[in-house]
Amino acid sequence: MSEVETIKAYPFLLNGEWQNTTSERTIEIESPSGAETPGAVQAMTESEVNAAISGANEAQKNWARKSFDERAQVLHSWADQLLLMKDEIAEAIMKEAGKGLSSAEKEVVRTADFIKYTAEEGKRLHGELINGGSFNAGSANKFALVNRNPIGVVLAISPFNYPVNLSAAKIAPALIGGNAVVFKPATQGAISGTLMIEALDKAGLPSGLVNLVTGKGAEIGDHLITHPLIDLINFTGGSQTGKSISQKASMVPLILELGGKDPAIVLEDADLDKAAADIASGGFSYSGQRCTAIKRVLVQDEKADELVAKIKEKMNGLKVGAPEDSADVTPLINSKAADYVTGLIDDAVEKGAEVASGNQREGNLIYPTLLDSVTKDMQIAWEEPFGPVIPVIRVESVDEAINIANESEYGLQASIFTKNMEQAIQIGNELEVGSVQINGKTERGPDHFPFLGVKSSGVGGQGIRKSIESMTREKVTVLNMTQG
Ligand SMILES: O=C[C@H](O)COP(=O)(O)O
Repeated sequence: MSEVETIKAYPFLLNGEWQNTTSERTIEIESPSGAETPGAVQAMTESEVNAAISGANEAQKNWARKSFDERAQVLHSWADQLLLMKDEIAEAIMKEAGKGLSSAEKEVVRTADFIKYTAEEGKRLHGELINGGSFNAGSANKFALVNRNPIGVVLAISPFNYPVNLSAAKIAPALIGGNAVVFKPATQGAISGTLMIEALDKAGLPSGLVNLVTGKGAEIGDHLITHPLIDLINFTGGSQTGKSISQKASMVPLILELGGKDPAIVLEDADLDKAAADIASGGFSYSGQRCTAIKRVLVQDEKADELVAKIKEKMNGLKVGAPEDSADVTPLINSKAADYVTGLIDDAVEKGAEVASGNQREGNLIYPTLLDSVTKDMQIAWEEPFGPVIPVIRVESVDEAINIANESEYGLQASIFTKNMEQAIQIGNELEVGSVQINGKTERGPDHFPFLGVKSSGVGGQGIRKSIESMTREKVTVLNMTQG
């Protein structure tokens, strides 16, 4: 038997059947650590993709007629199945995304919680009745019944960094809202994605309601996003890909969760221990491969030396190494990503940044790196590394911090560290971001909070309730009473 034949190739779920592609082509998943491949997935053909979309379109009609309670039962059962498969799924996340094992396990548990909350939140969804007579020229005999209806087939495209959680964060709200889903996981994330769909299948998923599409985005991506039976696209990934989707997809509602350059703004009265701890964990956990990672520090000059010293101290507590050892900082997803981060560090150092800590590399593993005295002419001041490097930019005033924060093309989240709540709220109001964290690191959760980005960070809103609302649409039925 040749080496290729021993690699496990995972099938895809198409209209209730687990299948291999007729193309006979598979894609071997890379290991970020350079270990042996965790397996392969099918490179589906365009006609298989078409069958996935039209099957979902068919299945949706029946699902839309189900009560919220019936849909919720499937979701609850899915969450239970995921927990039963926790070890297997966490191992897949660890191997293909390079995530520390304990974080991978937490991702599965967080996902089960997410799905259960979504099931219950769906049951609480309700419409409203509007009396026409409340408008000056309206009639008291006219009423609008406003209900929320499914949109149809949702195309869910998820990223490598949370291959289970960010997939379920699209699929579960879409399903409770009465939609069908065509799910395209990131290639490095497709095994975890396949296993979570196996759990959903075991939970009693109606045939075709969620179809799994695997393959290279470069080969089938455009076909998926321009298919006429796709009614909504929900994508998480890089801003460039998000922009390209928004240009190609015509007249289809979009939810895009994209990149970020979240600043931690540290004022002179801040609790520096707390700020340093949050910056170290917010910037370096999972090697900074999170859209919400802290990606720059804007600190008032007077406190910069002290803050940098404290961040360095906190960095000593980070575990650097193998995903199997549940390290915080593990090898980046691939060598291209690691080269990009190295390039940003080199550019900053060449232009005069000081390496306060780190700047060491072994394969795709980049040690947590803190760059001090970063200036606006350096790429790292503006670009999103998606890796374990934090630039510290020293500022003279609060206004300068706000200006630099807003000069970014991104607008996901921002942290403000200060004891002055009133000033924090004022600064928060000035920041062009979706969420402001006062005295806390930037992060998406808890998952029922609204989550959105502005500018290049995204379009539309998510967070459990918001996601259900974003993937349903209002339907207005007007009652014209003949008897007043
Ligand atoms: O990568 C983007 C994720 O939505 C970030 O989620 P997180 O803040 O829970 O790590």
